[in-house]
Amino acid sequence: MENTNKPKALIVIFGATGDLAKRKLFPSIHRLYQNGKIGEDFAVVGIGRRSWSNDLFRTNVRNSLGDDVAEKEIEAFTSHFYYHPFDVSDSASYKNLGILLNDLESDYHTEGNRIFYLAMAPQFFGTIANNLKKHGLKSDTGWSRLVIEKPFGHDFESARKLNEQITSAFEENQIYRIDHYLGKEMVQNIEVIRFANGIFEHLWNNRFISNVQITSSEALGVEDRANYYDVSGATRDMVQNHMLQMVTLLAMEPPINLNPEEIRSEKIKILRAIRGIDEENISDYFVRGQYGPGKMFGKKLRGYQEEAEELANSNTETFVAGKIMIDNYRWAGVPFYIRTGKRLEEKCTKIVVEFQDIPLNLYQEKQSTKSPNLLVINIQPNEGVTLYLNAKKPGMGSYAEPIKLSYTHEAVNSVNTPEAYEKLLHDCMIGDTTNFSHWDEVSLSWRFVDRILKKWSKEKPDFPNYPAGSMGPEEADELLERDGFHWWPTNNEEE
Ligand SMILES: NC(=O)C1=CN([C@@H]2O[C@H](COP(=O)(O)OP(=O)(O)OC[C@H]3O[C@@H](n4cnc5c(N)ncnc54)[C@H](OP(=O)(O)O)[C@@H]3O)[C@@H](O)[C@H]2O)C=CC1
Ligand SMILES: O=C1O[C@H](COP(=O)(O)O)[C@@H](O)[C@H](O)[C@H]1O
Repeated sequence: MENTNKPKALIVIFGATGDLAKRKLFPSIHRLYQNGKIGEDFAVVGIGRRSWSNDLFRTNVRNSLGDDVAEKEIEAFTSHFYYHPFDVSDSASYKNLGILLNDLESDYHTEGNRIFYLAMAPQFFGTIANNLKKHGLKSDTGWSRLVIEKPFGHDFESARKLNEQITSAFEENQIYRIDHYLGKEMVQNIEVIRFANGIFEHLWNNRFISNVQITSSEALGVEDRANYYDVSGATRDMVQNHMLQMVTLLAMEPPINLNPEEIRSEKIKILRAIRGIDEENISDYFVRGQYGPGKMFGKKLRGYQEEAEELANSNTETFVAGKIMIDNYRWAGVPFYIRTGKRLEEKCTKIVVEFQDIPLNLYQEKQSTKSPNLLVINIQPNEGVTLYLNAKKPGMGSYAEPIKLSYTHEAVNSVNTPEAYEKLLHDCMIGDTTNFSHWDEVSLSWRFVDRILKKWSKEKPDFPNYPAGSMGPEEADELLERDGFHWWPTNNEEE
């Protein structure tokens, strides 16, 4: 990692007229600027086919920032933005881009540092990477980094080919594969909660933990991403990347230090230890669903198949729940349950670590329901940690009741949690690869989900099987009930 003091760089965004640039990238760069994480020594070059001028590009950047930014500051900020239209599959056009970058480099004193951010459909990744190398756009004087958006491939084989193309132009340590969950404050906090607290780390194993539950539910439906989502589905969209990344952070051994290589190496060991599921046993471990019509907050909602013309008769899963077993010394026998889906009851990402009950619970009979100790890590929308304990019910008699010890970031005035993309962009600028996915992680994750997807592709599902606004199909509940567990509620109000 290099000097972290106000990094200097040219940021070239391929796909700068698109949704991701507008919703995430421009606001993140702005927050870095506003918070003094970057100074004046940067410029952004936007690329798309639309014939926009610099002025129109700057107006779009400005519109992406919301209303509460001072006019003078906006002007100073947007003056760092330049638009350069061309079709990225036209190899000859890269020469002019190179000339522009050289000019801006000397105007903005960026010391030859270049970030190429590929915010475009994956079929362009290989072409762009190769052209950047072929036309000498990788820097001779500073560093060059390639940031790649998800999805990284459609299955293991396509991901392998894509990786081959990219690595023929960039070294692995120059490639930053984004998984924006790794930029979330509370996902990064998993390591700290585990490794900075004796009371958890000593109990963090199969002798004391009965199961772990990771839920990432979304209230939104497919929105205007039908074309992408219908070929992806929830397994590729969320499980292969975000959900498995959270599993590895929860399950990995303590690294010998906090260097990216050491952390990554521990995460990879977990991915290697995840039990591969035989085709005939898939339904014992994974279930899928697709939402039908339903209701949320009293409002009627359409089913997935009615949300867009091209979705009629779709067999794509909008919900997945699964049981992941990690066959190593620490976790043998402990299920890690995951579930994620669209059009669920509410937007919520939460991890629940359920501890085993004590050998003889003197208060069990006096409590109406079983109340194991739970450690809840609230990733979003609330950010914080809640520990559920049992304590004496105030008053006469000797009854236990569950109580909770809660910490929320929102309650602490000074906390201004940076957006995931803001953190990841800054990490990329300072050369910190910790929160990006290495090819070994991507490939092992694909190998795991490929088996499930292969089996599902051979069977016609009985879709839709859950109403919009519910928490998914019954099969997801049965998955846990078979093991004597149940999903802990995700109710945001509760925490
Ligand atoms: N949007 C999101 O919330 C998220 C997106 N992603 C990923 O980010 C990437 C971009 O997504 P998103 O912004 O939504 O996509 P959009 O469809 O909104 O944008 C696509 C961009 O690519 C440009 N483009 C397309 N073809 C060409 C071409 N031949 N030459 C030059 N530019 C081209 C378009 O510019 P023009 O039309 O001007 O040519 C546009 O700027 C995808 O990989 C997506 O999976 C990942 C997570 C979330
Ligand atoms: O990567 C993706 O993530 C979002 C959910 O992200 P979050 O930060 O809002 O939890 C999901 O909506 C999208 O389908 C997927 O591509």
